[in-house]
Amino acid sequence: MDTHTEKLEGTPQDRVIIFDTTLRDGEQALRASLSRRAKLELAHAIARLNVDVMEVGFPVSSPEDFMSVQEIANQVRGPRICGLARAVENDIIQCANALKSAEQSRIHTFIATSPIHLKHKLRMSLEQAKTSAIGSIKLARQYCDDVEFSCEDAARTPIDDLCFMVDAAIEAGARTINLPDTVGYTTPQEYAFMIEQLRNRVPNINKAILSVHCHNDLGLAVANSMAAIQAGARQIECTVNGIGERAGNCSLEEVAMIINTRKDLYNLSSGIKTQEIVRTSHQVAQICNMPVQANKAIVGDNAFAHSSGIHQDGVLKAENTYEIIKPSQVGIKANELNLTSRSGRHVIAHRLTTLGYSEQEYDLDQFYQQFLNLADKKGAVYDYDLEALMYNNLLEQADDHYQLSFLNTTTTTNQVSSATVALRMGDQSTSEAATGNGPVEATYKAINRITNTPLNLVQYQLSAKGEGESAIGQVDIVVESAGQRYHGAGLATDIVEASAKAYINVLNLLHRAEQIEQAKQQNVKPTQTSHQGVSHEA
Ligand SMILES: CC(=O)SCCNC(=O)CCNC(=O)[C@H](O)C(C)(C)COP(=O)(O)OP(=O)(O)OC[C@H]1O[C@@H](n2cnc3c(N)ncnc32)[C@H](O)[C@@H]1OP(=O)(O)O
Ligand SMILES: CC(C)C(=O)C(=O)O
Ligand SMILES: [Mg+2]
Repeated sequence: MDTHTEKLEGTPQDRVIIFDTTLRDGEQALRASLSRRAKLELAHAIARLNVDVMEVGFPVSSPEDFMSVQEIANQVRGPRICGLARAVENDIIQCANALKSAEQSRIHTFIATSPIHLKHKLRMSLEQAKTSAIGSIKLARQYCDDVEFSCEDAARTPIDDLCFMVDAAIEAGARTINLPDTVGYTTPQEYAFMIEQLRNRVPNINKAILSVHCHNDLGLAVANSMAAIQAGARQIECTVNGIGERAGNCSLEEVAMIINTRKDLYNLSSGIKTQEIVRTSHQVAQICNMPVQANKAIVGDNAFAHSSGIHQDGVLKAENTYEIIKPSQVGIKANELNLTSRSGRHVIAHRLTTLGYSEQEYDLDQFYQQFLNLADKKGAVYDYDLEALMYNNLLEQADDHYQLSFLNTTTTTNQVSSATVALRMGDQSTSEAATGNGPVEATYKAINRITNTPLNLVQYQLSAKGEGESAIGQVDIVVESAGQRYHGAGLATDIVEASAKAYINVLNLLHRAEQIEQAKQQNVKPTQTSHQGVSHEA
């Protein structure tokens, strides 16, 4: 007996064996099978998770899969390396050959036992299936000490037939008996009952470890696996991200974190290095071209994100109000607090603090209203948006003389653009319309008509603050007036509005400069007229 089998046989009752089948059941469900190199890369990643057993292929299925299993057996250390084989002589010999150089290996052989599979697929009786199973297990044992046998479609097999097969398989030398819910048909209660029945009715049942292998057709793969474990099974077959035939297999990360998080309930442990979970999940998703849904438990992008104000406030006060797992436990640095119009003041203040703004520097209620306006427009608000809002507040002061109250532009291909602008100037509001070569020129002309202060535009620069379509537009302009150059900036989700704001920013600078000048003339006789000291001078 080799050491690993001893380890499994001596497994304390509270230890669950994690059997990963990402590279066999998971891989067989991909649109495109994996190359040898890809399989090897993933095998190393899955080994880092510290799974107990790793089923890495079906060696008889193709020369490439044979070589993949061979290479993994040769190079990957840690977990026991397993290959799958039908209850067919050549399958088992090929499997044994591929596994030859593994430090620890397992041959997994199977045959279906349910009436549907026996009648329609195998076209044999249960007795014939038993004979095949016994022959295959015995043959496999000639090559390998550790043999697993699966009653395919066990969950749809009458319990008497299952007891009959399991007893024979253990007698033939199978060390692990797997009872797959091949089509994801069973329910937790029913599956637990099946395990209990086998434990109570099969005389030699204690000579084998009972294993479960659940598919997710009804979304119950994880629940069924855990119910079976509570009923006495001690191996869970699962895949990273739950990939696998049809709706997939039981998800490794979910069972690992259930075992880890609910020790109080199950009193079990696994050897999984949970900190490797997210990294491995990303590798599997990428290499298998199988993206993970955002709300997938444990590894989805949203699994550690909090989006609503009440939750964000709670998490900021004490993480365990809304978090049952610490992000660091699965290899994520920190949780995420998404900013949307469902966020509240607490999270905004917290984010601004992390961005370096002290609470004395802004009025939270006022800033929150600006945030909500932006969030309603953009959907998602990012740190750079908050910084832009802060900058905008620097550009737009409540006592600004000129304030944009309305802007409408129309643009049609090969035609002049038009703009209608309304400005509030102190207590008055005036609107004007103009046309131009583009919406910005039309807007600037309309503003000029209102203010009667045409400015000489020297530079115009548009840049995006943020990423993608939802970035905020920032317009920076330099204008010349009375021999001086002024820099104005404007930010808005609409770039024409940002252009208007930049222009109005300069008008307000000029207005302020004039006011300072007038005040100086009334109080102190200035020695010379200058716009020096206006902070936005370019
Ligand atoms: C539930 C599961 O996930 S089982 C694993 C499924 N994975 C795979 O099938 C991937 C690898 N498979 C393959 O590469 C191929 O199907 C092979 C190499 C196994 C077989 O290919 P082929 O010989 O061309 O047969 P094909 O796949 O068309 O049909 C399967 C045959 O295996 C038989 N068979 C199915 N399961 C078993 C079994 N456990 N033991 C013995 N025979 C079996 C079927 O009855 C059928 O036999 P038939 O040709 O006498 O009707
Ligand atoms: C080969 C067996 C274990 C299987 O994948 C299944 O029954 O789902
Ligand atoms: Mg399966």
